[in-house]
Amino acid sequence: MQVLQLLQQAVMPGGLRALDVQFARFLHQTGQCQDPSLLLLAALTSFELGRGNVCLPLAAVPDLLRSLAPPLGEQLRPWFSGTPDVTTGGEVLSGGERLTPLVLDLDRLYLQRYWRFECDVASFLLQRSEPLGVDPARLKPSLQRLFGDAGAQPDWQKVAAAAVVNRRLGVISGGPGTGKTTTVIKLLALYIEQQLALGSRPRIRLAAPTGKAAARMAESISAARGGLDLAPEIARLIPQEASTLHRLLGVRPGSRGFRHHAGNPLHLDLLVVDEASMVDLPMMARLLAALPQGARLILIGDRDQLASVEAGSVLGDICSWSGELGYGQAQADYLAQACGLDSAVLQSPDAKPIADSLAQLRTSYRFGADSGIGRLARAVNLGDEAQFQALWREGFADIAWHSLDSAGFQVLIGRCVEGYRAYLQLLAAGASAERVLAAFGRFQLLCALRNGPYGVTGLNERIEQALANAGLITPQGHWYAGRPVIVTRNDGALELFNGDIGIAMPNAEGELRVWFDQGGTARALLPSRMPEHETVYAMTVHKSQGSEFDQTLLLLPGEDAPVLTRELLYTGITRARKTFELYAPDYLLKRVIARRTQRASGLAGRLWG
Ligand SMILES: Nc1ncnc2c1ncn2[C@@H]1O[C@H](COP(=O)(O)OP(=O)(O)OP(=O)(O)O)[C@@H](O)[C@H]1O
Repeated sequence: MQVLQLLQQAVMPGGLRALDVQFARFLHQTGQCQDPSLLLLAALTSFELGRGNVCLPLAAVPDLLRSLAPPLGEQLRPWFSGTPDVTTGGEVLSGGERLTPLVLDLDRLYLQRYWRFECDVASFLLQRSEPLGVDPARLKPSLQRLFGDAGAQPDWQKVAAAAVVNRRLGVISGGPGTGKTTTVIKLLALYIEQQLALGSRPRIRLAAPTGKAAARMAESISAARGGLDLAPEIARLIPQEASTLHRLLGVRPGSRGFRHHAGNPLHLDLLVVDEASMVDLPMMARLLAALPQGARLILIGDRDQLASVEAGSVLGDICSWSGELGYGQAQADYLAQACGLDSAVLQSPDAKPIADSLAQLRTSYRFGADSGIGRLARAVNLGDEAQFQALWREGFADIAWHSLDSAGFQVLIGRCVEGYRAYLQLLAAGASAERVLAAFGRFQLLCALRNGPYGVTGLNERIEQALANAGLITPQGHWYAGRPVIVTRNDGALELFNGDIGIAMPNAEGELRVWFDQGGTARALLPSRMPEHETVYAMTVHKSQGSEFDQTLLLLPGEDAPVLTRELLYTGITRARKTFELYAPDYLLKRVIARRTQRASGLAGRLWG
């Protein structure tokens, strides 16, 4: 069939994937579909999924074809005949009422599984956003004790806690240092207090998408708990540990399924998930399915960060209000009473029911007005390119921008040698693996791209060479003392997950092992047992989500690329705790700040429509 031949020719880097065409070919060969226009749409839906889009909006097809493997995309154009007819879709296409590989929902085409994930996630979230009937007058003194009294100005942390404690679903979004952890710990205290008063001892679990994010969550929760004067019976019920979502759900080695699912739910009453922007649609669907009836879920994250690596932008879709978040009349009245505020400042006339489960933290306590990092992040978020450019000239000590000429590139390599010197010197001096790992975690070069001289692979080679020239490492063969690696594929059996970072170091017998931090203790693994991994002197911004580094360097490539978006720049900047250095060509920044990530999905419409 000619359409299949053309699709096959469009398989190339930047074009279709072999998998996309294979899907269309399968539908054809198994006799399920002889309609060339449907085969074309099947391949394109699969292609879009590979790019993180949950569905294929039919209106986007002409543009997609135009951009696809020129001139082949244009040659495929005559086979696109608009919205397919579900009544003649046979075994391949339906409106979801039958089990077919493709589902058409309004003007969006889905692979069946993803349509189901999206519907399940939407209905779960809408069901759990019903109010639980907490009495605001009884809540008020507890809120006052935990949050104090800010006066007439809304304390958004207090509002968030009051909003979420009255629902089975709570979503708290805020930028870096806006007090998400601080709020959650107080919220947990409120919740435990309520449950103890009812004679129940709630089971609470904390989780995050990656090992690194889980470790950071546990650390910040215990730091925040230490700063609060909580009754011992309340403090005892707040967990000290956080697990990865994979570990929580129970990975079954060799299987994509989990031990916990709708038929075998998790044993918990409340789950807090941090870094929720990293959770993709399939994972969110599996997580929600595994929650027991009646359990509460609190999602925490930053809606402005990059979307998940895999398909979907679940947190972004849930938090897709525009401007400032406002509540419906009843929720605004409840919050006003509980927090001692005027309900008019909380209310929005056209608020949707889902808004009542959401909270937005607006003040950064980490980055004050004197912080270049905080101001940069804000300018990027607002898409304010003029402000972004002006900030570099205002003399902030914590930010620096280097143009990406050859001198700038040399400065970058030199900075990396200096930055990584600390952990390598500790290693050479025989410091413990824990200390070496902690020192490595303070400095990180981030790249936007994977390949090419300005991508992770090129930079890893350059930095390795420069560190060797400086006598800090002796890279003999694949493994050498000091080689930092990042795990790139989950390995449930080894309990190592995508994003976990290890460093090769000798053990007491002088044999090289790869050491990972697990809850403050280093654990060693034979290099030969390592799951898929790569060197990590340079890391992609995507992989850096859920981590923060005292000193963060971000390199954007010399040439523009579609992945260079506002969200990528914002995520890179907000990984920095103390200093941020940008290495990027001047001309690129305007485009990057203007370019928003757009992920096709119907979730926002289902929640907010
Ligand atoms: N209401 C507040 N008043 C003063 N300081 C606060 C307040 N809330 C949080 N902080 C402080 O701000 C810092 C950041 O708070 P927290 O860790 O809770 O924020 P976060 O949003 O969880 O940060 P991250 O971006 O690391 O996830 C902490 O030092 C915390 O003690």
